[in-house]
Amino acid sequence: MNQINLKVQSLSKHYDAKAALTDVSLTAYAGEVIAVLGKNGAGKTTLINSILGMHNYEAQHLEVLGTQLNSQHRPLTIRQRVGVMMQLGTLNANLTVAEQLDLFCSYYPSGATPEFLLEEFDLTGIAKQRFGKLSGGQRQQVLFAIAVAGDPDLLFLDEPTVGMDVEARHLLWQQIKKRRQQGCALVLTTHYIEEAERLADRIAVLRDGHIIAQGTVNEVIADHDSLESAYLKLIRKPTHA
Ligand SMILES: Nc1ncnc2c1ncn2[C@@H]1O[C@H](COP(=O)(O)OP(=O)(O)OP(=O)(O)O)[C@@H](O)[C@H]1O
Repeated sequence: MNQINLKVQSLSKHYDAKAALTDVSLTAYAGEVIAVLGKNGAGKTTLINSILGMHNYEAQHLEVLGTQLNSQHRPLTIRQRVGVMMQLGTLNANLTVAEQLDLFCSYYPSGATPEFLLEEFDLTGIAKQRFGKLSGGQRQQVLFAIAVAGDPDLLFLDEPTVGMDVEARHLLWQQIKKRRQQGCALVLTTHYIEEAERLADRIAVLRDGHIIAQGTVNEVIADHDSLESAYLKLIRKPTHA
């Protein structure tokens, strides 16, 4: 059995009186991609933010890279091994791509060099452009490069290919596969079901803050034609009172 890089047991999150996540359990193994699917507002980003300790939450058990976390605090030793590519990542718009990479690489004692990231992510041509002047897809590429600057063992990708053209998307898919092969555990959220089907080893479907299905891609597809038809059936199924 592979090493567990993330274990979430019975995690719940409320925003004031509103339940955003209820009793969510999820495990991510080293060398696998787990895709978390769900409609807008299902709780995907809230789940990632909870795991990252960006807000308060309740959990029976939360373990990241072998360390049990009993509070919102994330020790530096853990933060340095976790990469995050969030939606609408806010970076200093005035820094150039090369400066952003210099900055983020400096946070990690070991990890990638800015030169390596520029080359690896095909960013050399825009190295001197200011982040604020990049297209949406180019920003996504830079955000992905930053997310892997520390050579993480656990990587969260929140809708990573939004706004990317076909070539950039393929480049990013290759990078995801490469990280996976190197033993990283990846948690991916996406609204592109074919992207999940292509990349993920396992799928978790969130609906109104509850995990309503979880398993390998084939287990979730079961007797449906595709992951998309299985997914649509799951999220449309009437809830019982
Ligand atoms: N800071 C916040 N304060 C109050 N409610 C919030 C906050 N952030 C999210 N929510 C609510 O929590 C629920 C889950 O939101 P979340 O952003 O996690 O969904 P999501 O699945 O990531 O959606 P999307 O696919 O649109 O990104 C939604 O009902 C949302 O309105």
